[in-house]
Amino acid sequence: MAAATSAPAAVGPVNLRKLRGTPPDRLPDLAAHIRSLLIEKVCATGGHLGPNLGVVELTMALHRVFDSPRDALVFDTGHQAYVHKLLTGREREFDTLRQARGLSGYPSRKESAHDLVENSHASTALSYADGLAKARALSGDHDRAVVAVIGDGAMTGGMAWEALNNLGAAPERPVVIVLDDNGRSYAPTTGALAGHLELLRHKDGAAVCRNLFTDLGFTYFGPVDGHDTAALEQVLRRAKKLNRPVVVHVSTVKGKGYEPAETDTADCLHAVGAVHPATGRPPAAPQANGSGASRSWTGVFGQELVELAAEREDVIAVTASMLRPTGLHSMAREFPARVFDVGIAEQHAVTSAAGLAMGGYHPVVAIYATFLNRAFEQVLMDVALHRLPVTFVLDRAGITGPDGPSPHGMWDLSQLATVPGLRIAAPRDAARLRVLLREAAAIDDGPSMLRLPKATTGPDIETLARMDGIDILHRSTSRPLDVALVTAGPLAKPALDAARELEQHGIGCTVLDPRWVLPVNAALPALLARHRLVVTVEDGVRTGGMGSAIGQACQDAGISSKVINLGLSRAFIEHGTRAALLAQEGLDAAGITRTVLRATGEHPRTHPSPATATATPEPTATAEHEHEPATTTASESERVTTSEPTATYAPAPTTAARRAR
Ligand SMILES: Cc1ncc(C[n+]2csc(CCOP(=O)(O)OP(=O)(O)O)c2C)c(N)n1
Ligand SMILES: CC(=O)[C@@H](O)[C@H](O)COP(=O)(O)O
Ligand SMILES: [Mg+2]
Repeated sequence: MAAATSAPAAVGPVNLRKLRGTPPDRLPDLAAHIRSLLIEKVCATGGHLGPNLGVVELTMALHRVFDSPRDALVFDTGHQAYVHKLLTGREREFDTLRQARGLSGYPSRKESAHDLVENSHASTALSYADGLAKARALSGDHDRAVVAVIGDGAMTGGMAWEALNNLGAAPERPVVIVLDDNGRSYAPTTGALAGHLELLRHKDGAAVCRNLFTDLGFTYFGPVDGHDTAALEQVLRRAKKLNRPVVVHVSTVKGKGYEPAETDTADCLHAVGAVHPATGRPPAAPQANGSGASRSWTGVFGQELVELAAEREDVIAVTASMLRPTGLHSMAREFPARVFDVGIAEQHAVTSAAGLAMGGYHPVVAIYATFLNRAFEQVLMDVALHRLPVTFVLDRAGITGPDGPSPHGMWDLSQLATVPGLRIAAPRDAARLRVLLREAAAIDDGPSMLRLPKATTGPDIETLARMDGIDILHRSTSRPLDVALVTAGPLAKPALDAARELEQHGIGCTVLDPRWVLPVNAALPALLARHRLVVTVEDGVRTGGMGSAIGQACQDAGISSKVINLGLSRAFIEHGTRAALLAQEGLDAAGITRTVLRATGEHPRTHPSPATATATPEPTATAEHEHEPATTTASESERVTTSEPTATYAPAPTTAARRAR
């Protein structure tokens, strides 16, 4: 195995015609060609390298046996769909993968009729397949197959089991489940199911082993070598013919054919930034400066948690299959018995943490903000209603960047603002993260939460003064106090830059960081009352989040200052860099400045001063994303959410069009 597989003789662009016209004995050559394309392209753009290298032969076989889009191919999670993209005519655009206005890193309904389901959230494919099979049965559409491809990791998710429960009990509805079993999620897949799959993978013909899938009503084929083109094709043809629910268990190697991925014990290069193809490593390690300013938020959290765990034996960590990505690997190294990886099972993670808290421990559940969406009910009922001391650490909160609408962690504040007794903090820098983690872990009468962005921490931002737990970061001394900027977490930095720019326009500003953003600090309205205009700035949907709550609090306190809420549009925001998307949403220094100048009737300077010029947006905003902040006075806060842009997606297809897909 070479470090980077070298391409065989050029075979021209890959597409379905070429794939289907290739004689079986030449398929391995085509697979090698696709693999080298993946390595070349994904090393340049970044993306899900390991998962896609593992499914080259499998995706080829699927497209030879099934007739997509007539037959429905649903990829669970969607991070392994690059080969599918290449084969369905997107090779030419592949250099634009995950770039603004380029190809999405996941299936995308806008891109191709072959992409039926788009999402980065795991364990949904079998439910889609169940519904598609029901629809086909109801419409008498019996000759179009339904195929779901699901990884062994995604199979640990509760939804997958809810779907199996339905699919296995309906022998009259054919569905082919392709279980892509590489034994790994990021790290090796954990739990009893992983143990069962391991047994099935290694059983020889004579070994006796009960089979969970046949017990549940499925016909089971496998395990089949997922890199043997002929064997794969044969088994898929048999599964297709059977016309009943079938599980095809395929054994694959994550990172197949690329040494840096196959030998990467952490996660087989599951998801990489731009890397050097010869090594699979970033071209140059980022230079840490003396203050540690270039450390990731995740890294700072992971390190502080180790220190906290060393001081407090009751601190336990819980991850839903994302040990390293959430920074918990550091604690797992020091205290392996106090870290639990529960699989891709966010709902279970939350309620299991509730049980740990009932048992006298203080669980820290580290989860990506977007994946907590599916465990809202568990946070509300199982933790908050019981006033249990669980600390949630939401990584990737806010705009995440290159992976498109579903990974953005932008719904947490709006949803979780409604949970009684939940206290939510947003650290603005590494120093505050350390302190707030400790404050959160000290809360023993209910849940607490911290939200961290997908970014590196900048230099720490000094506190000018602290009033009732609220940090004052800036107060204009030479100007009247016209405007209060209330910021959540890392948006303190652009707010400070904006305040300095506004002073150049004769507008005095106070910049406030409440640190604990929800519920609203009772002392905040009185501080804000001294200003004519209040602008709230948060990296979450502006409807119903911190800003809305502050507007409401001011209204309740009878304060007449005008309140403008800056936040993310209630839209599915496409991929791009975090900086560019924040700028597009009006959440950089220039955007904040613009909002204040508009509201105060001043005119923006033609050339921004150095303070606001530092975070210049990359691409220009599209019309659909043009940011129009919600404005209200504290006494008319019902208008806060009325001026939102609409989602940027095309209208939903008609019923007939949907059936035709
Ligand atoms: C609900 C949810 N939680 C967590 C994740 C993060 N995540 C992305 S891929 C992945 C591992 C998936 O493993 P598997 O399905 O076996 O696919 P593989 O990468 O091994 O091909 C995880 C945990 C997710 N996508 N969705
Ligand atoms: C498919 C999925 O959900 C993850 O692989 C995710 O894309 C990783 O995101 P980060 O790169 O931000 O860790
Ligand atoms: Mg896997």
